[in-house]
Amino acid sequence: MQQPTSHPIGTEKAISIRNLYKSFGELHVLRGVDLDVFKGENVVVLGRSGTGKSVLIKIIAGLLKPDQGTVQVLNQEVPSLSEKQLRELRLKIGFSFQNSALYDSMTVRENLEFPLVRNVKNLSRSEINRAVEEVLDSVGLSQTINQMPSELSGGQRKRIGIARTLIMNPEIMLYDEPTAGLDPITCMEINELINEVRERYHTSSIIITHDLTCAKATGDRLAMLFDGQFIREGTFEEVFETDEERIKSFYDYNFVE
Ligand SMILES: Nc1ncnc2c1ncn2[C@@H]1O[C@H](COP(=O)(O)OP(=O)(O)OP(=O)(O)O)[C@@H](O)[C@H]1O
Repeated sequence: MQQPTSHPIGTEKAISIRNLYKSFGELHVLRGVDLDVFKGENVVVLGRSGTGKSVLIKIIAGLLKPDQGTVQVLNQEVPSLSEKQLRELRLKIGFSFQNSALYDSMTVRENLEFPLVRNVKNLSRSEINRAVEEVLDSVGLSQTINQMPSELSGGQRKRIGIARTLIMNPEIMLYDEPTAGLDPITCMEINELINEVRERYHTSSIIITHDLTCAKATGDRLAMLFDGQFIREGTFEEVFETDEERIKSFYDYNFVE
């Protein structure tokens, strides 16, 4: 199995979260979360369904406001940012969300151009073409440039979705269940792509997954969220070499190889 490549991980933090709380009415989802992601690092967030993994990345992206705590992303305190500052910060964050669908009525080329043309003014046609060709090459799908999303496989659509975020040269990537619904070989290819993206774009990433093969293949560090807090953190082996019942049962239910 592919392991995360030996990539230099910085000492500077891309994301730093302290004492984060978030409730929805009586539902106390995050209860004192601390998390750091260093520059160039892939951090996998694990946890059972409904433990608040998506809420955590929505708070990081400024899509949800926390009740308490500090959330620093690229040295900016996210909950204090204005809408304009948030929009600027989000340009540096690539989102690969489960529902980040492509526009069905646009070709692959048009889908990829869309964020670039909307967010970067005064680009020439040849600069746009070059950017599209470069990201398609990065995800290994140059041949699909004139295809419609409906003509692509699930794995290809996922790759184009990732390419669409890469076109903005993000510093941070947030992957929410990147391998959900894909067959094992396509999962392995997406895991490799996540590692290649890090190599090529020097991104710092959070990868939310239930898929322990994905966690093992992509994570420099894993963090296990349980009952609103991180209960264990470390490499794959460090996290799972334990007699802790909650972690053992998570492993037994989720590891398929
Ligand atoms: N905007 C919201 N309003 C009310 N409740 C919410 C909201 N967003 C999330 N929740 C609740 O917070 C809890 C955590 O949701 P979240 O989507 O973060 O879970 P998750 O760990 O990502 O789960 P899964 O692995 O199933 O995607 C759930 O009980 C969910 O119903």
